Amino acid sequence: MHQIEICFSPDLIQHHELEGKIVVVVDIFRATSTMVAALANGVQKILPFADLESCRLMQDKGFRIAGERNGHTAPGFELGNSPVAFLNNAFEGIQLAMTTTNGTQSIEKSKGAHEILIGAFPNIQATVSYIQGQQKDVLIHCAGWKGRFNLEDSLYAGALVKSLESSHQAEEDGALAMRSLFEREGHRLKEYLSQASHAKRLQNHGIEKDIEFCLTFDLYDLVVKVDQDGFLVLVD
Ligand SMILES: O=C(O)[C@H](CS(=O)(=O)O)OP(=O)(O)O
Repeated sequence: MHQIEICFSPDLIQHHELEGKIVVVVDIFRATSTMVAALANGVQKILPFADLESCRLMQDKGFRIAGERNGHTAPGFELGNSPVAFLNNAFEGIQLAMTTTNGTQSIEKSKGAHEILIGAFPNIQATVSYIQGQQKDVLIHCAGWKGRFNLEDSLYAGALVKSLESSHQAEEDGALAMRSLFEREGHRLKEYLSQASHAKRLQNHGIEKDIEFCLTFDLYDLVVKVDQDGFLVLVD
């Protein structure tokens, strides 16, 4: 049986082995939910950046640019970090360069893995099915919030551990704890996560529709991965 473990923050990633594993990067509020929404709605590919400046420069290369810091669209950027902005194929066919407070940093820190997937509740079952076809150990890399643990990424990790229990064994305490938490609270995810600090921060920004989207299961039957050139694309 393969192994599954959780890294609760990009600041802890050095304690985990990446080589040979599928790493699932998750930033429920909101980066990875936005990436899945964008690609599901016709965005061709997304190039993630850890810093604002490198991302901004991509505008001259024909990319549309999305930049977010502390929940707000960064100055000079066309788009922020809202999944609902991409619905109804609003940006179909574009190439997007994107940088966010936590999510794109976690993608950067996942380099060295066998494969990097982008996890979100709206495509969780498709991601589970894809992983079960791969015969690899799995590391779930939670983006957290500015280096800290957060509930929403960790609960997604618990959901993945639970869904993969027939193929992947969880031995570490973190994975066992999050599986138990998901078993207890997964049926009332929206209610439970309304107390999460990040949800409260986003509510103050008036983006309840984003939260609703980010906590909806299985809207899309597709998988998002990082390709060999560093682009986020749909798995064929
Ligand atoms: O845009 C978001 O929801 C967050 C902003 S913050 O971390 O709450 O300041 O960024 P993300 O990279 O999606 O966690």
